[in-house]
Amino acid sequence: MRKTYKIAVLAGDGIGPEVTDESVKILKVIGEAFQYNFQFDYGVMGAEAIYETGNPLPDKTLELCRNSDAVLFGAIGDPAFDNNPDAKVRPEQGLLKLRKELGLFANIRPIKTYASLIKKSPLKREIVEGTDIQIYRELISGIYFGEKFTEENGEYAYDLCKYSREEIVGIAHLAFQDAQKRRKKLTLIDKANVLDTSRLWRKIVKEIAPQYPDVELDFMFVDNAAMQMILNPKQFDVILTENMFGDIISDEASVIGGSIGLLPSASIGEDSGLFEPIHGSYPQAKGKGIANPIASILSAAMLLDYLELTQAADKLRKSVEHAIESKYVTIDLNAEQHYSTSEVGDFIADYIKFSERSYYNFENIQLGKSTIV
Ligand SMILES: NC(=O)C1=CN([C@@H]2O[C@H](COP(=O)(O)OP(=O)(O)OC[C@H]3O[C@@H](n4cnc5c(N)ncnc54)[C@H](O)[C@@H]3O)[C@@H](O)[C@H]2O)C=CC1
Ligand SMILES: CC(C)CC(=O)C(=O)O
Ligand SMILES: [Mg+2]
Repeated sequence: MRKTYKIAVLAGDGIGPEVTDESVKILKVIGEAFQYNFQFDYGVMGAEAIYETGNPLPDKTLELCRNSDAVLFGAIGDPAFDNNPDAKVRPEQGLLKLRKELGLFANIRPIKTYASLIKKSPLKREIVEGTDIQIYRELISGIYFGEKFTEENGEYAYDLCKYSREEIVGIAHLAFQDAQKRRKKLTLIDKANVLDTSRLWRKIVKEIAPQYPDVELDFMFVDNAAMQMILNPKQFDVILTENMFGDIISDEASVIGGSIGLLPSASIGEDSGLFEPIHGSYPQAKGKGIANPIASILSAAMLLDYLELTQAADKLRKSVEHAIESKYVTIDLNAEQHYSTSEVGDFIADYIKFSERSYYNFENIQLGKSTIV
């Protein structure tokens, strides 16, 4: 009997449900085309879960994730909380707790460019073309998880940044190993001229480096890295960094490819994997059908890789490339001629459907409308 892959789907808030719907639609098509059984089970999370249960990560949702083979996550966050600094229960707490509970210590964020989108980048063609970076962001420690305090009078607050050896070693090995498979360069981004935690990162990463003699290791302060990312992104191969620096640097890096709506990620733990776009809930776009679903769809491709369904993952990535090269994109990538979130999803789904059936003549298929001429 065929294995059933249990996928927990947490669509979340804002555009989360819209972009996640497209990924689920496509995974269903992949299931049919490649004869995989996927079972999708939905859980609530974020603001949606606070409104429903008072808790941004209900126990039921956490249990669902624990009992699944992988988690497909959309985004959380809502202006009602963003604009209320006094709110004690917040959507983001749900995401941080989920990452911690599942032990998702490594967040992998690939940054690449597409030929037909180069002109969409605000940077010059010669700077952008050929950029291919893999960011390894530590995900369950650092300042986002340290002790927090706000004095009752609201006049004093702190957030502690803490790291331990164990929290650095695992992700460092993953980053070195990936660098070995790529262009063999690893850059640790830190602020070791100021922060003790950054000096700990440098010390430990330097200790590990001799195990990977074929990888060139270098170091860059985060302020300089923010500049270098825009001046010369091609100098980077694999980037390793702590939680907050990785969060910021990767949003900055999204500018290179033309839109944050393109960037997926995989959050990996010892025995769990969660797959999520790098963007947030983009509440201004909620319900308008304008959000780019590709970040979520490419996160689904990373999910397939994680389940070792590599052929399907490659097919999905090629289908996304085909949509982009065919200019079948949302408004963030083409203001003049654009398609809705679900039209882009349909185009990719149809391409997979029809290209897996060799008897159709490709040239004559009008993709996106499911019609064969
Ligand atoms: N992983 C998560 O769930 C994250 C949640 N958030 C939450 O999301 C909410 C909004 O935060 P923002 O700082 O505005 O970040 P955001 O990533 O939601 O949006 C920033 C800008 O990026 C662009 N954008 C984002 N997603 C896009 C898509 N799929 N297609 C096209 N353009 C897209 C839009 O121009 C948008 O104005 C907040 O509540 C925040 O806490 C923020 C980041 C990550
Ligand atoms: C709740 C935030 C830490 C989410 C975020 O910005 C991210 O993971 O990229
Ligand atoms: Mg972020």
